[in-house]
Amino acid sequence: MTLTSHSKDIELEFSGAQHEIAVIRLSRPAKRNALNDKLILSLRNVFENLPSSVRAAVVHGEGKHFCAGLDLGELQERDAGQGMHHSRMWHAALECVQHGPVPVIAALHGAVVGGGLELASACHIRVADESTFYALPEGSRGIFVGGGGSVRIPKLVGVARMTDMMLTGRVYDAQDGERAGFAQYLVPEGQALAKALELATRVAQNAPLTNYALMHALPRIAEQPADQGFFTESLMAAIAQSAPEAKQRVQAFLAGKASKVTKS
Ligand SMILES: COc1cc(/C=C/C(=O)SCCNC(=O)CCNC(=O)[C@H](O)C(C)(C)COP(=O)(O)OP(=O)(O)OC[C@H]2O[C@@H](n3cnc4c(N)ncnc43)[C@H](O)[C@@H]2OP(=O)(O)O)ccc1O
Repeated sequence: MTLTSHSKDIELEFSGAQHEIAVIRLSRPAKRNALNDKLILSLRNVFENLPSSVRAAVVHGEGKHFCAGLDLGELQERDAGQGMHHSRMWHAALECVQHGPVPVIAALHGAVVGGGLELASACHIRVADESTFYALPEGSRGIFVGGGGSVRIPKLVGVARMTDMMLTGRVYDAQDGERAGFAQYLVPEGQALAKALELATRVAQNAPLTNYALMHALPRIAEQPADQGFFTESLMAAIAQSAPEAKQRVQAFLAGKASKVTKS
C-alpha cells in the first residue's frame, strides 16, 4: 500500500495493482477516533478529492475502536446556532461518503457508537469483526444524532430498533448487530480490514457505471412509487447495456473468457 498521510487525524493509502482502492483510516486512537471538527472536514476533503483512478474505498479506524462518535469535548463549547452549523457540516461530510464517486466499505471493530454508527451507516457495505459493538448513547448524553443518523440508521435496522437504542442505551454486540442488519459480514476478531479489502477488490472490478447506478439510483428507486421505479430502472438498464464496457464484458463471457458465477 502507498501511504499518503492526509492530515494528522485521517490517513489515506492506496491499495491494489492500479492503486484503485482508497483506504481511509480514522487516526485519533488516543481519543478512540472521536470525531472532532478537523477530522470531519478532512474526511469530507478526502472523499471530495479522490483521484479518478479510484474504484472503491475502505474506511476503518486505528487502535481499539472504529469510532467513539462525536468529540464530546468540542460539543461543550457550542451554542444552538453553532450546533446547527456543526450538524450541517457533518451531514455534508457524510453525503460525500454516501453519494461520492465510489462504493465505500466500512471495516468495523470495537466501538461503533453515535457518530461512528452514523459514519458506518453512510457506507455502502459494512464488515464487522467479533469485537464490534453498536450503540447510540445520545439519549444518555442529552443530545441527538446530527449526521443523518435518523434517516440512515432506520433504513438499516428499522425505526423501532433505533428508538429502543436511543431510549434505553441498548448495546448490540457483533452477532446481534449482524442479525439486526448493522453489518452484512461478520468475521473473526482482527480480520475486518482484510475482508473489506477483499470485497473492495471485487467491487473495483465491476463496471464503474454499474456501481454508480447501484449507489445512486437504487436508493432513489426503492423510495419511488412502483411505476416510477420501474421506469427509472429501465432507463438505467438501457444506458448501462448500451455502454461499450458492457458490450466488451458480455462478449468476453460469451467467448468463454470471463469467469462464471460460482459458489464462494
Ligand atoms: C448534537 O449534535 C450532534 C451529535 C452528533 C453525534 C453524537 C454522538 O456521537 S453521541 C455519542 C458520543 N460518544 C460517546 O458517548 C462514547 C464515549 N466513549 C466511550 O464510551 C468509551 O470511550 C469507548 C468508546 C467505549 C472506549 O472505551 P475505552 O477503550 O475504555 O477508552 P476510554 O478510556 O473511555 O477513552 C480513551 C480516551 O478517549 C476519550 N474519548 C472517548 N470517547 C470520546 C468522545 N466521544 N469524545 C471525546 N473524547 C472521547 C476519553 O475521554 C479518554 O480520554 P483521556 O484524555 O481521558 O485519555 C454528531 C453531530 C452533531 O451535530
